[in-house]
Amino acid sequence: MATFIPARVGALGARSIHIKRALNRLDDAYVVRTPLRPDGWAPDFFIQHPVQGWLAIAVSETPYDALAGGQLFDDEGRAAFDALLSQMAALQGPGKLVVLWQCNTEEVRRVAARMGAQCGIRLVSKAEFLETGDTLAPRLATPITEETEQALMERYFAEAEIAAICTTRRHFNRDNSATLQRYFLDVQQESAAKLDLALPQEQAAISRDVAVRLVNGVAGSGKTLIALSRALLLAEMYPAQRILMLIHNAPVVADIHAKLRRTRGRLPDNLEINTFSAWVHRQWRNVHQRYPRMPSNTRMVEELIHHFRGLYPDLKLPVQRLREELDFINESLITGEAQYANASRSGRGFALRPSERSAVWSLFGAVTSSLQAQGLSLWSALPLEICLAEERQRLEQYHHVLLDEAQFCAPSWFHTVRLAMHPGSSLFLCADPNQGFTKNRLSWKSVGLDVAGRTRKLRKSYRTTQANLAAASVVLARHTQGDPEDFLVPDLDGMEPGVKPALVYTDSPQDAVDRLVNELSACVQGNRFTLADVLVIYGEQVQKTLLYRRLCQRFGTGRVWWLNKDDQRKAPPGGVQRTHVRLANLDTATGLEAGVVFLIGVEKLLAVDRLPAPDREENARKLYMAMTRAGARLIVISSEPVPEAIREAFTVHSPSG
Ligand SMILES: Nc1ncnc2c1ncn2[C@@H]1O[C@H](COP(=O)(O)OP(=O)(O)OP(=O)(O)O)[C@@H](O)[C@H]1O
Repeated sequence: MATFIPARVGALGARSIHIKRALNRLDDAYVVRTPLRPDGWAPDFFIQHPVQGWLAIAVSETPYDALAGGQLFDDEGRAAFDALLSQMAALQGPGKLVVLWQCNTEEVRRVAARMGAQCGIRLVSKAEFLETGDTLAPRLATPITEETEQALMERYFAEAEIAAICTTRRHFNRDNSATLQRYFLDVQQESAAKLDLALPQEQAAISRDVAVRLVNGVAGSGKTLIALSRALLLAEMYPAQRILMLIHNAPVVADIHAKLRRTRGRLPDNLEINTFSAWVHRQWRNVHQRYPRMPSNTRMVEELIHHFRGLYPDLKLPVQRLREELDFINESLITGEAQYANASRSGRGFALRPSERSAVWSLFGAVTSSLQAQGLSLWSALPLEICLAEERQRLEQYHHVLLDEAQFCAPSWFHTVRLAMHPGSSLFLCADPNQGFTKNRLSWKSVGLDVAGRTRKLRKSYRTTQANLAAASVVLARHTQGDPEDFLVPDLDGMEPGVKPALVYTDSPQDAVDRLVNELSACVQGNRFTLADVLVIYGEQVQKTLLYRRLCQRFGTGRVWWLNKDDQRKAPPGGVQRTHVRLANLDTATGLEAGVVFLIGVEKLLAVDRLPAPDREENARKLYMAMTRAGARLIVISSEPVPEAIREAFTVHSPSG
């Protein structure tokens, strides 16, 4: 069956159903695409095939009377028809078909006979089109060059274009000819981005429910790009509506803002792209009409836990695990002991006996009360405190919300977002189950989202090479035991083969920093990569300030964008027009990408085999996420031996290089 982008064929009202029925019989390789925001005149829709080519189709409402003869030459209908024909005639490239919706087949034959074979436009009646559209289209479609196809896409489907600076794919383009490679969403991606763009008005009015769509895709399959393209499209199509795109990760939001400013100048006024935490902080202020106050760092919370845990000698868990469990209670919207006793903790990685749960609940109460006495809340409590507030009507409301990286969202986040949505609005989720599946292996259903039959899967990665993705997948497959249902097998077919990622050994963590700076220098000395193509991801086993200093010494302070540095969180030093090498903490690297990625200080992750079971899976997913940030090249630097199971996925380089 052909793919329809969007699902409804154009602005053709009820006729769309008939047309769709006729064209449904086309095989899978056909795409029926309707321009959504034509800048000026456009055919009603196009039919596109990789071999047969393109066919432009316009539907004319002019009745036969207006076309029948010279006596009605000045008739308005006739003038409209003539204008339509000359617009079609001016179209460069595709085959052309005009359907005379108001004429029968004999009438069309007469009009066509009078016109002669004018401008290569074929005329058919409604009846003929509905009966034979699926055989007519392949015959009339005309093969066109890549340039012509790109020109058609640019003119009629500009929203599907991807700016070259926004794609790591440009590194795979070895064609040095004068033609500039341009990039567009592929058919699956574009179709996902344009799902249910226009809720029928009547449905929106009666539905109090939110229409949910989920895109599940492997790393680099274009989920962020799809969400962004959809958000921009919605913002332009519905200027009076508010659109919100939320992303888990601050550096990704900063990166998107920087790229959009470079490619578009500014965001539409009705579109907000934000991190969940910044957004929830603002919504909390709206609801409570004051600023929330949180502990200044996790150490303060852990000290409190340490202080109170003495009351519960049976509780043997490390403090960090206990802190995560308190967050889990908040994020699961748990408000009573019985609820906690019965809550599913599957996927938490460690079990708790009933007596331990009871102790954790008491600990939760003690820590929360102590914080409250100081006017403080845990960060994880902000969404819960919004959900429980009576003044929820003060929440800013949205018509469309897009949640990227939804695999990292907690139930309380989904709930808060739902509270901020108008009735009948739309929620668009993007997730990669391989990178972690919601905070504790939740099903979408358990957070009130019915995605059955409303999910698209994307298995093709555009970001990276077969070699990188295969290596990352080996790491993941060996160390995770998650439900195979959750594992999305990537489709490596047609991907750039690439070279195996490099594993560089050094004698010490200090040497690792020096080696990284040297390798990075060498990498940007050829013409293939610039500093802007490089991302350095660091884990716990490296001195981050030393790393930053060395990078600044070698490349200049204004050329290093440390995405986690307080004064650089929103924008790079010197502004977005400059090129910078980016430096990001592993925990905030989700969603980031670059042509060349260096991983340093991740020895703990690489030793994933040696970790206890609860940590193994989490670390394997982190390593998978980090490895799949790379486009063309991935270089991992380690000052400790790496287990063989992981080493095999790399080309190993000795300390001397
Ligand atoms: N059709 C395409 N043509 C060219 N480049 C593409 C295409 N689709 C995606 N890309 C590029 O591939 C890279 C990955 O896209 P994106 O970040 O949207 O993927 P993702 O699924 O969100 O990845 P992740 O979940 O791993 O963060 C980006 O550089 C993007 O511009």
